[in-house]
Amino acid sequence: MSEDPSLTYTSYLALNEILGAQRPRSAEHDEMLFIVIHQVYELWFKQLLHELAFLQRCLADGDTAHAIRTLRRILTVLKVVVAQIDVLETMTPGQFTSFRARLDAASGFQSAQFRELEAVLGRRSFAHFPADPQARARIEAAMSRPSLFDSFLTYLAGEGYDIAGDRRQLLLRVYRDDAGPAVVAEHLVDLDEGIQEWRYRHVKMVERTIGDKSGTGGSSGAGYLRETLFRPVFAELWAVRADL
Ligand code: HEM
Ligand SMILES: N[C@@H](CC(=O)c1ccccc1NC=O)C(=O)O
Repeated sequence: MSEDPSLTYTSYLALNEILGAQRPRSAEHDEMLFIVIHQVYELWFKQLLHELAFLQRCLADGDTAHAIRTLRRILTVLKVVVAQIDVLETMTPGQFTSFRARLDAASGFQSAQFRELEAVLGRRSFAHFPADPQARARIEAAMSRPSLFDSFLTYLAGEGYDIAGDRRQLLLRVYRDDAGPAVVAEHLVDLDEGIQEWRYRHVKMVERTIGDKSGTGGSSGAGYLRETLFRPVFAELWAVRADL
């Protein structure tokens, strides 16, 4: 294989596309930050989906070491995306208000990748779905595949556990054995906590930036978002904590 002399930093990273994709709709200074932050989010969502698909393959293959390594990477990315909220919180309510009307009805509700992430993690609801047919098809496909918790159970079966009986007893046994599967389970709890952390930080950002205004996506705003805080992804893993 010979080198491609035309390959450069710029062409390899498709920077002309990426750096040409910030198109503010107003002349307000802060709109650039708003766009860039969301684009960075969507790139990390893409990476998370890529890693989650790999994680599900690792679990299907019974590859504990790779599953744990992949989970660690996912958790590290999640920490970065939660920390990013700090940057957006440097924007004052007045600065956001200066261009908010130009967002029209666009809203985080329409993030197809966020809904796909939720679908991989087990969401099976069609509420607040993006309208784009291609996006819907991707999310529906994710909802028709096994969830991450389904993959975890299949993995446990491969590790010799009986997954047909009482779920609670099964998880307690996994934790008692204190082996690879228990480490995987603990990382799934970390993942759940990380997502709840993102939701909490997002709500606080919304409360401080728009108060109790309703959302551009048509919801009540912070009130709607607060209700999403109490929905753990892996409820069964939380339900056994008291007995561990
Ligand atoms: C000033 C910053 C932000 C404000 C004021 C804000 C506000 C809101 C509001 C009010 C909603 C509820 C839906 C609606 O009616 O519009 C929402 C949903 C959402 N936002 Fe944001 N948001 C901000 C930044 C972000 C960022 C940086 C992301 C990262 C991708 C994001 C992702 C989402 C997602 C995924 C939802 C849907 C959540 C769900 O249904 O569980 N938002 N946002
Ligand atoms: N829903 C927000 C607007 C908003 O934050 C937004 C608008 C367009 C694209 C992404 C957004 N971010 C998250 O909801 C609002 O009601 O102000």
